[in-house]
Parts: sequence; structure tokens; C-alpha cells
Amino acid sequence: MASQETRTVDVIVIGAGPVGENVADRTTSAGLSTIVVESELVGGACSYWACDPSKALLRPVLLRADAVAVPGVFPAAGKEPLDVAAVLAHRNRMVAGWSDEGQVRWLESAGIELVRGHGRLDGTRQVSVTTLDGRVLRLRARHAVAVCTGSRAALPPLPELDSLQAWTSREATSAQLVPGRLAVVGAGVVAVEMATAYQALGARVTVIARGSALLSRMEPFAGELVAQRLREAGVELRFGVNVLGAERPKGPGGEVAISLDDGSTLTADELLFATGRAAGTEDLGLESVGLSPGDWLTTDESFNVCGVPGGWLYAVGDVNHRALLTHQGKYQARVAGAVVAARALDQPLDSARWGRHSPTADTEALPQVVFTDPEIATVGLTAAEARRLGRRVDVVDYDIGQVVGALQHRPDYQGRARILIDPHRRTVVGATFAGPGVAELLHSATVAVTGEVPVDRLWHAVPAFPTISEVWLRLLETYRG
Ligand SMILES: Cc1cc2nc3c(=O)[nH]c(=O)nc-3n(C[C@H](O)[C@H](O)[C@H](O)COP(=O)(O)OP(=O)(O)OC[C@H]3O[C@@H](n4cnc5c(N)ncnc54)[C@H](O)[C@@H]3O)c2cc1C
Ligand SMILES: NC(=O)c1ccc[n+]([C@@H]2O[C@H](COP(=O)([O-])OP(=O)(O)OC[C@H]3O[C@@H](n4cnc5c(N)ncnc54)[C@H](O)[C@@H]3O)[C@@H](O)[C@H]2O)c1
Repeated sequence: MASQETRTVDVIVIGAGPVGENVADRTTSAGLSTIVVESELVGGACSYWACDPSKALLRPVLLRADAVAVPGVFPAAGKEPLDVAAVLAHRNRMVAGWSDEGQVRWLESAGIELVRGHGRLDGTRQVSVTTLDGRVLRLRARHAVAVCTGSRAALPPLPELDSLQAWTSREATSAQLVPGRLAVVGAGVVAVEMATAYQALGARVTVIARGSALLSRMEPFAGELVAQRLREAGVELRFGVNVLGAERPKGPGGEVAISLDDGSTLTADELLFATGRAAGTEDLGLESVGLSPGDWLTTDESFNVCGVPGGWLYAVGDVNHRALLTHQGKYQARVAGAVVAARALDQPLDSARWGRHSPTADTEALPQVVFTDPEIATVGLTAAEARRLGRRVDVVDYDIGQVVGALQHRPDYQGRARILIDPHRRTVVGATFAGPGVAELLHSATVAVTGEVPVDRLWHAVPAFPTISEVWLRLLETYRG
């Protein structure tokens, strides 16, 4: 029989991913004793199976694409192949060899207590943790429990899925070998990033997309440019097809045969499902507080979970399904941590739009970079979202390839920029840049959207010559006619 002990602290955080770490940092800084419960690695998916390893795989690909296009870098004009072993070793180093020692040291230095084990809600303000050695530790929170458990890969409902040994993003970001042929199901961010990386690492990649476009939630030109470059790199893109089923004979090394609804069969060495995310809350004790296991945890604007009275239960980061991005989860964590602290210390909340305790940027200024060739960088609304919301916007487009700074970046520059302007307030409410090197341009747009800077003032924000940022000047000139 497992032994039981009980501890009481101010705040319990379940999940020590980037979001849980930041909630705990805020509450600890406010003087609240905080325990973080983690079942796997401190640092979460982002550090070991998502952002960091995927970007480590992609950086060499993007650098090579630029270098090949700039005269003189590769004198023989050869498209030098990537050194696969060196790229994988770089990725391994960027994830610290899947060791969380460094992040544990950070927790200790911040005064945050770590409990390793699987946390489950156990009624109001209570969490039970099954520790790694099988003990059950009962925790009680005086003020708050924050669920920061992230999300997991969602798999399509196909027969005999287990026998396929299919990859999710977890295997794709941590693989130590590059398969000869990789089939990728999906057309979202994971699909295009992993197709970009693996094709450059030497796999023959086929993308199986049920729709007619890549990155369909973004401005259409983003997916079109990425599709063009993926094709040029040798990726086969198959649009408008669904997977009916797949089979992999038992035993090591067997290839997988994928049946598609156009009547064809595709064979590959590995099959990656890049088909979105699920909440992964099946084993979190949600039933003990009246919620349904498996569901995303919907919250109000102070990150309190809807349907749970008493204001003690918070959900922050991926698990609340507001914005599945590390930087935005950490932003939510800063807001939620401040809310928990203010309530505990009986201080008033500033919940006004853009107030300290309001996650306004979640809806008004959500930034994202897709690290494909070319990069895609977006913040705020797209034209389609504006239409859906019934918001009138002026749409301004510019060909980034016309900007001298872009041609200095690489002479064959292809790219496009779009900003959306609210015609009444004359402020930028959305921006999308697609092109090499636009990732670092994004924050200028995020500042413009968040600051609600009038375009007449932006006119005085002079971009240095010759940088890609001059696209701002061209967009504003185009708008002003
Ligand atoms: C392939 C890929 C690439 C990505 N790239 C980017 C990118 O470039 N930029 C970006 O902004 N976002 C990126 N994302 C999204 C990003 O990874 C997530 O938004 C981010 O990790 C969410 O942070 P989180 O703390 O909410 O969850 P997680 O990082 O998933 O952390 C949750 C933690 O909770 C722990 N946990 C779960 N349940 C329990 C439990 N019951 N008890 C104890 N511990 C528990 C888990 O072990 C985990 O450590 C990417 C995602 C994927 C899949
Ligand atoms: N650079 C970044 O910021 C970055 C990189 C990777 C992932 N992420 C985050 O991770 C999250 C997950 O990424 P993702 O690409 O898995 O999800 P996604 O929602 O972006 O795309 C899912 C894709 O799978 C397809 N799909 C879903 N179910 C399917 C099915 N049954 N059969 C065939 N296709 C199906 C969808 O049509 C879509 O094309 C994203 O929300 C994103 O925020 C961010």
C-alpha cells in the first residue's frame, strides 16, 4: 500500500513547462510559497520535443538557403548537402541531451519547490501526486491551483493505429536517424516545419493534406510561398487527399503502406501525424471538480476555469486552448501569476483592456513565426479573420522583393507583406510577412499593433537603409497613395 503524506502551500502548479515555470516564478516572487509538480522533464515539451529541437533542425536549413543564394558564399555554386550528423548533434545539444538539470537549477535559484510525479486534481484546492517511487503525496493550496499541463499530439481515428509505430512531433523532433522516405499527414505548422527540415536532411518527404492549401489559417500567400519552396526542394505535396488506413508489417525496418482516398497507396519508412493537438487531460482528476476528463480547460479572462466555483482553479498555456504557443503561454503565465498574487494579497485587479491583469494580447496581438523557407511571421488579424468578425479593414500589400534591403539579404529575394489597417482609428490591426529573414521583423509589427500606433505616427518611424524593415515604408507609402 502506498504511503500518504499531506503538505499545504499557497500555490500548486501542475506542469513545469515554460508556462508552469513562469506562473510559479510570478507567485514565488510575490512571496507565495509555490510547489510545481512535473511528471516528466522540467522545461516541458517546448524545450525537449517542440520549439527548441525543431528550430535547431531548421536553422541550418534556412541558413543554407540564404547562403546558397548569396554570391561568393559557396564558390562552386553547389547546394552543399547538410552534414546530417552535425545537425542532429547540434539539436541534441540544444535540448541538453534531454536532461533538465539546468532548468531544475533555475527552479531552485528562484525558490520554487519541485515535486516530481503525476499530479491529479483531488477536489477543491487539492492535488494528489503519485511520485516516481510510487508514493502518494497530498497537496493543499491555500490560494490557487494552476493547471499548466500543455497538450499532446492528436491522432486521427484510424484502425490499428498502435501497430503503425507512427511518429508524432515528439519522434520527429527527437529522431536520431533520418528516414529514407517520410510521409507527413497534415498541412499546419508542424507539417510544414518538419517537411522543410527532413527534406533538407535527406529524406524524400510527401505531405498528405486533406485541404487545398498549407497553413490555411494564415494569409493565403504564406502557404503558397511555402508550398512553392517545398516543391522546389523536392517535397511532394498531395492536396485534397485523406488517409483511409495504413499498415506496417511486424518486425524492425518494415515500411508503412498508407492507403489514400484517391485510390492510391503510398509507401514510406516513417509516417508522421502532424494533425493538431489534444488537451491530454484524461488522467488529471477533472471529474473530482465536476469537469469532463479529456476536455480543454476553458477559462475566463483571469484564467479561472469556467464551471469550477470559488476562483481557485486556473488553467494557463496550451491546456486552455487560447493560443498554443510558448511565448503566448508565458505571457498568460505572467498575467495569471499576477492575478493569483493580487487576489492572495487582497490587491485590486486591473482587468481593463491592456491592463496588468488582462490577457488582451491573446485576442488583439498574437504573434507567431513559422520557421520554414521562407519564414512566415504574423501578428493580429488576417483579412479572412477580419471578414469573419465583421471588422472593416484596409488591406495593404507589398512585394518584399522590391525592397533594396531584401535584395541585399539575398538577390533572388521572393516575399510578400500585408498589413491591415482599421480605417477609423488608422491603426495597424494585423500584419503578415512571408520571406527569408522576416522572423526578426515581426516584433516591429507586434509593437505597432499592441501600441495602437496611428499610421501617421508610424510614418515617422524611419527604417534604416538598406534593411528588410524598409518594407514598412513601402507599405505606408502604398496606403497613403
Ligand atoms: C513540434 C512543435 C514545435 C513547436 N514550435 C514552437 C515554436 O517554435 N514557438 C512557439 O511559440 N511554440 C511552439 N510550439 C508550441 C509549444 O511547444 C507549446 O505551446 C508550449 O510547449 C506550451 O507550453 P505549456 O507549458 O503550456 O505546455 P508543455 O510545454 O507541454 O508543458 C507541460 C508540462 O506539464 C507536464 N505535465 C502534464 N501533465 C502532468 C501531470 N498530470 N502531472 C505533472 N506534470 C504534468 C508535462 O510533462 C510537461 O512538462 C511547438 C509545438 C510543437 C508540437
Ligand atoms: N513555429 C511555431 O510557432 C510552431 C511550430 C509548430 C507547432 N506550433 C504549435 O503547435 C500546434 C500544433 O501544430 P499542428 O501543425 O499539429 O496543428 P495545426 O492545427 O496547425 O495543423 C493541423 C493540420 O492537420 C490537419 N488535420 C487535422 N486532423 C486531420 C485528420 N484527421 N486527417 C488529416 N489531416 C488532419 C489539419 O487540416 C491541419 O492542416 C499549433 O497550434 C501551433 O501553434 C507552433
